[in-house]
Amino acid sequence: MVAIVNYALRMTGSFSMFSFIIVAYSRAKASAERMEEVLLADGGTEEQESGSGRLPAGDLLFENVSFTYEGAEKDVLHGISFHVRPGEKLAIMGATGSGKSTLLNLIPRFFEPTSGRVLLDGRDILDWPLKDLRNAIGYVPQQSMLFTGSIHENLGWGDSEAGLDELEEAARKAQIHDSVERFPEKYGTRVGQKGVNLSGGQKQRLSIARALVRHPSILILDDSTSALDVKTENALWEALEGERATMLVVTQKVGTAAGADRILLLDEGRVSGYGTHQELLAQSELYRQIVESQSTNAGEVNGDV
Ligand SMILES: Nc1ncnc2c1ncn2[C@@H]1O[C@H](COP(=O)(O)OP(=O)(O)OP(=O)(O)O)[C@@H](O)[C@H]1O
Repeated sequence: MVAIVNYALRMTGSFSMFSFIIVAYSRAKASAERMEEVLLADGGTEEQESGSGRLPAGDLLFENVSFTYEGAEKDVLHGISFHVRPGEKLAIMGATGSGKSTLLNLIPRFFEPTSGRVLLDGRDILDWPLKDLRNAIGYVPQQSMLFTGSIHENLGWGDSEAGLDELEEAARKAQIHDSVERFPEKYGTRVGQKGVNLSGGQKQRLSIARALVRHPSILILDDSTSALDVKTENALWEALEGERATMLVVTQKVGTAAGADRILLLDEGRVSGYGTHQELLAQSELYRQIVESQSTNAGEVNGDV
């Protein structure tokens, strides 16, 4: 595994993509061969190296997308359609195993749809140079990965020369700046092995800040605010309002989903509801059940900060 990790870092040069791969790897329990294939595709093709540098606006359209994992008998996603315009926020909800992460994996082309199309700015993502596509995506996984080094290096993707002003701005938006300022060596504080221990919520916020540093056109948060308390999470959404990024946010929290422009509710790989909070309340029995179950538990504090 260590060899794979080092190889991943060399090939991708991108810690966001690296953590994405590691998460995809551990969840998929993929073979080492498959892993290598993914990494080579990420770093080695001619197409990759010669990206046009064009930054998409972030208009994302899923057109009747179905997906089956290689060797699996059944589709994991069935005829998924939705549209997120530049700067909009889509919340994705659904029970465990309903296909949320699989859907997200299609966007940076870790997998390709079995049928249907994903369009970015009106162009099939299969026709985008992979480098441009992946550079445009900021991804924060469920389990954030920090590497051994300073907070500064972690935020700057291993580049200790990255401007502190820029990193601080991202850290403020991600609601982690104040915590960092309280560490003994502030942004120079080491994390990871032999570094300070960070809470789950602090790791999530650092990981969000790291994604923001890249100014992505598409920001994907895969249940990566689960450990934040309501107040911190609200402050985060408020701070992200000025971002031009299109956001896809997997969440279990109705409060978070209600603040999105639209909600996509998945049930066993199918769209069971799609619309605003109010529209889903009116249309979807499943959504009403989720809302009901969470209002019963209202007042419970979610995780640490
Ligand atoms: N690499 C894989 N190969 C085969 N099946 C997979 C693979 N990855 C996921 N699956 C299956 O696909 C289905 C959807 O999984 P997925 O991780 O997308 O769901 P999810 O909604 O994100 O779940 P969770 O909320 O637990 O993260 C599940 O049945 C899962 O077992």
